[in-house]
Amino acid sequence: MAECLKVRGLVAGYGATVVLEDIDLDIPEQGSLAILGRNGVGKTTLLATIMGHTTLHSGSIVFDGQAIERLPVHERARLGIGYVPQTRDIFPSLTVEENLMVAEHGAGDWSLDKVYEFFPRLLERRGNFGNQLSGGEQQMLSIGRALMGNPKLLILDEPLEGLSPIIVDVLMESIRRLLEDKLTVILVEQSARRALQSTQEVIVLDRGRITWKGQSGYLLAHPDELSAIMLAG
Ligand SMILES: Nc1ncnc2c1ncn2[C@@H]1O[C@H](COP(=O)(O)OP(=O)(O)OP(=O)(O)O)[C@@H](O)[C@H]1O
Repeated sequence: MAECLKVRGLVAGYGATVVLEDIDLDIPEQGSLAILGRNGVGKTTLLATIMGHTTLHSGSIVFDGQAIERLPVHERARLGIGYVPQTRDIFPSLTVEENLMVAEHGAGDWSLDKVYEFFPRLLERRGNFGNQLSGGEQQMLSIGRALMGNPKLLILDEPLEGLSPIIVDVLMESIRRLLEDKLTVILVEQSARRALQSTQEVIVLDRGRITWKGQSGYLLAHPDELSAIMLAG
């Protein structure tokens, strides 16, 4: 299987502050990676660095065969990286449909109709403004906007945070369907169990470094080892 993302020797942070050190990653096309770790260990910073939102001190990021570490954010998006940040990237004063349409780019299967088919709730709410949506609907819209860019790689930063249990189940099912699709996915999720159940591979971060990497299924089957890894550091 061809490689979707290859990261080598990544050192990154905010200005002169280094948060991530010596990060190596390999994600094959159509692969899926969970990033686990306690609060503040650098999970969001790693996602933001792949997207180009932080300060890169050294290292390389190859996406779909192309070095992207010096490219601006919009170029990375144009090449096929979809980013759903923790803050939910939607325009509050645009309608659901306008939010989706302004995010349309790239060639591929995803269109307004396909997003509505994928999230029927968004079709029902198509005329509502971003700020009139529930938290779950905002998250669907944020993911829908990323899908309108026809990404090859979809990066999801805690997509279930702060949502009610019923919406969590609906969204988790949607994320599973995306994982079964042609997409490559990186998922940061607070519930280790949920993250491991829906991905193939996992890395654990602690204080900006990778402290464990391997198969998600292995950690799921060895909960004692998972607890020990998560508590170490
Ligand atoms: N914009 C910023 N400027 C400076 N430092 C930051 C910034 N954002 C995060 N940090 C710092 O970087 C470190 C890693 O934070 P990050 O948000 O990546 O962790 P995280 O693992 O995603 O945490 P959480 O699970 O709480 O979201 C923390 O020490 C944090 O204070």
